[in-house]
Amino acid sequence: MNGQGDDLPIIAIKGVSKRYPNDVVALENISFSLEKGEFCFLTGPSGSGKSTLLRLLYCAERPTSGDIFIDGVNVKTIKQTYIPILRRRIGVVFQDFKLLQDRTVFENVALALEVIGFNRDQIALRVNKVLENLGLGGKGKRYPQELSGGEQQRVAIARAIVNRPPIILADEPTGNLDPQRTMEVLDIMDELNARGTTILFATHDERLFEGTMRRVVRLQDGRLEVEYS
Ligand SMILES: Nc1ncnc2c1ncn2[C@@H]1O[C@H](COP(=O)(O)OP(=O)(O)OP(=O)(O)O)[C@@H](O)[C@H]1O
Repeated sequence: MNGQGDDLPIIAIKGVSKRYPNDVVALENISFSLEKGEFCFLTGPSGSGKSTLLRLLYCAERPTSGDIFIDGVNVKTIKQTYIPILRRRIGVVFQDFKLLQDRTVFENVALALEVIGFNRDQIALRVNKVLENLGLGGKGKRYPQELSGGEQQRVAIARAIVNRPPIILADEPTGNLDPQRTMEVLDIMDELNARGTTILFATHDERLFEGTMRRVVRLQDGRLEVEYS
């Protein structure tokens, strides 16, 4: 994207602080980087700033100070019109799925491709393939409320990955799921990562990464407390 070679971190966060208008300092002087293909957990208690950091990364908010580089591009200085283009490189998955209730599973996933100009045949091919891969073949005509929580989260993951973004940001994606569905989501993320996708997975639940060899970045009151891998 920036033509500066492959050795650049795919995400670089440099001295980032975020202060909300109510004077809450959600993040204070955060710095860390993710290399291409890394799988990193972002943890910390409720209110420690995890969601804020993810929101800054997908440009839903801007940092108060500091810089964020996605593929070498400083998101603080990009024009508003460039944000949708940057967002195509980032798939986002939320705790509450955020599916459109009046659209079918197929339509929810297809939307991500419609907005970037895929034609109907390409959309059908891609959407059906991703639904199949995530164990949702045959559910395309259902509406979200007709599915279990685990299935809805897999639809949300399908929507996030259908345009094959190099980065996935997941904000407590297993927060509403039972242990078995949680494991399914972790397995899907592992598989995406094995295929080269960079993943930043926010969770307060330490059990998700206990005993794994994954890198963990921990926030506490908006500060980066410990970082280990
Ligand atoms: N839009 C906002 N306006 C004002 N304050 C906010 C806003 N969003 C978050 N905050 C505050 O910023 C701090 C960090 O919140 P954030 O949601 O990033 O934490 P979190 O670690 O994701 O928590 P949780 O796990 O509960 O979602 C909290 O004190 C929160 O109340």
